[in-house]
Amino acid sequence: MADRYVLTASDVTIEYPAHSVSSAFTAVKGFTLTIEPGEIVGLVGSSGSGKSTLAHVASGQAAVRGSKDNSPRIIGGSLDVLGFEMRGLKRSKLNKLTLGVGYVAQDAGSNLTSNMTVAELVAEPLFLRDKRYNRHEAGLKAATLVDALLLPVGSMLKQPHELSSGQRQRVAIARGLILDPVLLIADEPTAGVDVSVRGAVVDVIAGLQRSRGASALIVSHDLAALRRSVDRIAVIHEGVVVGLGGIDEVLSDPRHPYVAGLARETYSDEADDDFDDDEDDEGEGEGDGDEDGSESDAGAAPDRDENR
Ligand SMILES: Nc1ncnc2c1ncn2[C@@H]1O[C@H](COP(=O)(O)OP(=O)(O)OP(=O)(O)O)[C@@H](O)[C@H]1O
Repeated sequence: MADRYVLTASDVTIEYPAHSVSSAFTAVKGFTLTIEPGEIVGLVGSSGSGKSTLAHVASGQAAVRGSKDNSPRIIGGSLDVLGFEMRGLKRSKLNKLTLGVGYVAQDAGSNLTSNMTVAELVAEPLFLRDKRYNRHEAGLKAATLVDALLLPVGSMLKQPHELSSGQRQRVAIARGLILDPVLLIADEPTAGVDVSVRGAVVDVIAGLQRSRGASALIVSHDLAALRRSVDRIAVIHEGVVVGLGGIDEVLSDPRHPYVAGLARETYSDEADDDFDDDEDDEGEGEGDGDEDGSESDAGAAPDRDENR
């Protein structure tokens, strides 16, 4: 049954272990979620609600069996990712797991190796897996992703310090996608990305994954950025799921005060946007990420692509 899903979380509880002066802390409590092949799910919640903890654990970045570090560990329930039980995962299984699971950490854009070019950074995971990977093919794959993520073509030969923080974040996303993961777990992929392209960046992630029948779990506190791309959202509050389903389904029938607040905020923002869009809507709706022209605020300098 578990194989039907790329991820099955059943009543998962995750704890940070006690260390020196601080006692153990339960960051996620009884989390339940399934993700089907080809499905794009948004994980939404306020700061400190447990989103990154879950992403970290589900992507295999957290504690493996026997480790003594302070990383979070599953202490209740079960979490199956691509057929691997993450609770007490053996170190020997990690390599296989991470072949199928791509992970873009929250601050991935600011942790890129500084003396590598964008082309090298994006292609690097291919060579880390296979030193003999065809260089030409790797270059093409990297260029295709860089283009898809709306980065200027000229950025391929640039180093991270020559890019904006939002552009660096998109390089990190391209790195996360280059191995064609069966499941991409992206933690705040649009952090630092210009507001004018946030939705488009999520679209690209969702579109690329869907087109291969692959899935994504996209962590974000920015519901607007997820709005048009995800199939479902899970809303998490203080470590507990308080809403699960299609965005409108969840927001129109809030079962928890946090979701009710989210709904008010979202619908009032959208009402404002609708008003603005009425003035510049004509070029939109192509669905290929080219809607930037209509989104540029007068006087603003969107983080793309006059210089593509
Ligand atoms: N290393 C740690 N040790 C103990 N508690 C931690 C640790 N890291 C995070 N926490 C706590 O776990 C809870 C969940 O944190 P987490 O980073 O998962 O939240 P989040 O929803 O991703 O927040 P944000 O949107 O700000 O990234 C928070 O209360 C946080 O203080």
